[in-house]
Parts: sequence; C-alpha cells; structure tokens
Amino acid sequence: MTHTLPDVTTPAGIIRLGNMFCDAKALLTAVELRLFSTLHEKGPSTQEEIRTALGLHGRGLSDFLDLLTALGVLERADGRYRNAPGADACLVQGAPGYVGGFLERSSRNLYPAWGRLAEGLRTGKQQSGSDFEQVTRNPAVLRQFVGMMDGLTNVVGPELAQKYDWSGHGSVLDVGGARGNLCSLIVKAHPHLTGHVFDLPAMAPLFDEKVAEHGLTGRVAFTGGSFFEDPLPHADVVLLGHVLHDWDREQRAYLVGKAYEAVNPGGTLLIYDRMLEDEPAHIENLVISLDMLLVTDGGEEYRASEITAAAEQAGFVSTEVTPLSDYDTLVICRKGA
Ligand SMILES: C[S@@+](CC[C@H](N)C(=O)[O-])C[C@H]1O[C@@H](n2cnc3c(N)ncnc32)[C@H](O)[C@@H]1O
Repeated sequence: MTHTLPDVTTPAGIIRLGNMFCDAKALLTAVELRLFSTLHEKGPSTQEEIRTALGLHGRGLSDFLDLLTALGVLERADGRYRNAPGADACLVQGAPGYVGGFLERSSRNLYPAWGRLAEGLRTGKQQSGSDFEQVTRNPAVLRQFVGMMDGLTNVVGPELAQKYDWSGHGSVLDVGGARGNLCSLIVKAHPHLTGHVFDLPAMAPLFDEKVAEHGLTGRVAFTGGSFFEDPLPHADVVLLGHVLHDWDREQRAYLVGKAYEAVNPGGTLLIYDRMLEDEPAHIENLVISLDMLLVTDGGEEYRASEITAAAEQAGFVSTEVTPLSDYDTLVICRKGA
C-alpha cells in the first residue's frame, strides 16, 4: 500500500500535513452521521435532501460535502452527491466489507485520546480512560468496540482463510476472538473445521448474535474467561489476532506460552498484529502502536523477531513470518507432533 504525503520540504506542505487531522475527522464524522449509508439507500441526493435526512443545521454542509468529495469518498455531479465506489463498498452499514465500525470507535475513543498525545508521552499512561474492564461494563461501548473489531476482521478474515493451509486441521480456537467474526469467516470458508472463541464472559450475547448472523449457530462455540487466569480450550489451530499488542512484552511472552499449551500436538499457533519493522516506513502501523500507548496500560506494536523468540522459548519447533493483508504480519508457530 502506498502513502501520498504532502511535500514537507515546503511551508505549505508542512501546514497541509498538520491539517490532515481535519481530513480524518471529516471522514469519521461522515461515518458517525451515517452519511454513506443514507446516500446508499437514497441514491444521489442534493445538499438539501442530505440536510433533511441527517437532521443537520445546514451551515457548513456544502463545505463538508465538498471536502469529502475532494478526499475522494463522495462524488458530485449535477448538484447531487453520491458515494464514490470505495465508500459504497466499505462505509455502508451491513456491507460485507464494512470498516465503519472501526472508524466510529476511532471517532469516539481514539480521536479524543490523540488530543492528549503529549500527556501520554510525558507520563507513559493511557489517555482514553477505557480499559477492557470498563469497555465490557457498558453495553453501548462494548457494542461500539466489537463493531471496531468487526471492521478489522472483515478485512483480515477472508485473507487469513485463504492464505493459511487449513486442510490438515480439524479445529480452530480464536483467543481474544471478540464476538467471533473472524472465527466465523474461517469456518464458513473451511466447513470441515469446528470453531471456538475464548474471550471475556461479557462478550457472550454479542457472540451469539454475530454467529447467528453468519448462520453458524452451534458450529462455533464460545467459552468466557480471562486468558490470564483461566485455562484455555484446546484446538489444532490457536489464533491470537490483534491481542498481543494490547499487552506489555512480559505479558505477550506469557500469552504465547499459554497458547502453546492450548495447541494440540502437530498443530499451529497463528499470531497476527500490525508488527513493526526496523525502518520506520509503515505509517499506519506506527499510528496503531501509538493508539496502544493511548488506550492500553502497556500495549504497543512489536517486532516479529520478539514473537519468534518467545515461540521458540515456549517450545514451538518452527516459525514462519509472512505479510497478511495490507498492514498485518502473520507469525506461524508450529508445535511438534
Ligand atoms: C483488540 S481485540 C482483538 C479482537 C480480535 N481478535 C480481532 O482480531 O479483531 C482484543 C480482544 O481481547 C479480549 N480480551 C481482553 N482481555 C482479555 C482477557 N483477560 N481474557 C480474554 N479475552 C480478553 C477483548 O475482549 C477483545 O475481544
């Protein structure tokens, strides 16, 4: 994936880079207001039709719509706005490739936390005031959070289902698998597998709902518990996806060791995250690593080499590192038979 950055050798380019948070907030706001879903439903619409449908005041609306047009997520013709193709595929609620859940939570949680980045860097403390305990206590926030996870697993899931050879395995366990979206996508693509998700107990009702939506009720099971305190179920393939980056280095090594115990002999542990490289080239992954500074107590993105070393220490006989999706890295850890 390529990045187009402003020319930061010029004052105008530097100011443009400094203002790019405004571009992002315009997109996040459009998702929050359900603009893309509304345009998908109503078809090309005038500014006035959009104003009425979204219940807006009207001041600033033409600039807002034109900014989204300049950013490429809307198109304007004959005084009517409609979704650009990418927005129609990814930002309309209920579309298979919907990533708006991620953006919605970004708008409500990450965006304000980034406003306190200096404080986060000064203190090393998270700035969102919402650890997993708090997230799971509030049903509305939990729903937003799982929507965010679905936004990411809708992208990673289909690729993981294709990329890894699932033919020699009979079962998959997704540890920290949220409401089971990724596990369901894998079981749907490989119906010979039985699926199992382990996550905090509060996730159970949302899991039931999601698995029913996938038409897999009874084929993907759920066990509630804490992966730090409770035993994990066993499976041929154990997954830890976007989980290790929530924790510090010592906790990550502990979870790799715990996952080793859960993998059946001859099976595999699959770990994916936005892992970092030595060269600071991946803007998106560095941004997510700073997200972890701002929303977790010890989390950060990390290098694949940390995980291959922890896997070796835990007892895995071999490891393989490969790219997954546009931003993730997959580490495949094989257990001896
Ligand atoms: C960042 S999400 C990743 C979700 C999913 N694996 C994905 O790829 O999108 C981390 C998950 O870990 C779960 N989690 C956090 N603490 C946990 C704990 N102590 N035990 C079990 N699950 C936990 C959260 O509820 C959440 O679903």
